[in-house]
Amino acid sequence: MDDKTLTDRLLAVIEDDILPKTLKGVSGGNKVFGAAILRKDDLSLVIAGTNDETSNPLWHGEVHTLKQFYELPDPPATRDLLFLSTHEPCTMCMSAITWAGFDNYFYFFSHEDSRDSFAIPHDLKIMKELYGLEPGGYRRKNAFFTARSIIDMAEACPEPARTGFIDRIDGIRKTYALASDTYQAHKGETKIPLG
Ligand SMILES: Nc1nc2[nH]cnc2c(=O)[nH]1
Repeated sequence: MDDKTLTDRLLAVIEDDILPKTLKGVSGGNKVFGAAILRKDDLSLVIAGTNDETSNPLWHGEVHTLKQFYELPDPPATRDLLFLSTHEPCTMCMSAITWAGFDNYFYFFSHEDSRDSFAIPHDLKIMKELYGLEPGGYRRKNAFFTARSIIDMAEACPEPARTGFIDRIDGIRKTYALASDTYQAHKGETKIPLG
């Protein structure tokens, strides 16, 4: 699978499958993080999901999607699947993705974006407090998985694909900025421990 086809599909899944669920979740007080699982062979969608911390603070976008994946009647083997995270996974979520047997994940926003653009610094704070890691300090390529930035993949694509991807990336960023404003305006009203 070439990176241009993969980038195009990952952006489409964020636009069409994750964002509608996230906008609904955010209207109920949840954070803006979402995820999806796709088949490696044809990039078809297995499941998309979103954060549901108002029900359970462990239902981060990634873990909540994995929970729903394992509730499917016949979930495919994870070695045959791709994991898409709208935001670089926190330590809990990257461990969950690892324990589920995925050898990859792809993310749109970085940990630094979660801190700086979404006012959610906890992912980086936990990495620093628990493991002494600075931003970018964990091994994105390791014995279990390879983690890749979708934005880096888009920027490395040849023209005219690159410009088309950058336009879509801008559109996605704008939608998330609005969703983040909604989340931040109401976060004091929920019982989420690390809001
Ligand atoms: N990646 C990610 N980070 C989080 N930090 C708090 N909640 C979440 C979540 O659902 N996903």
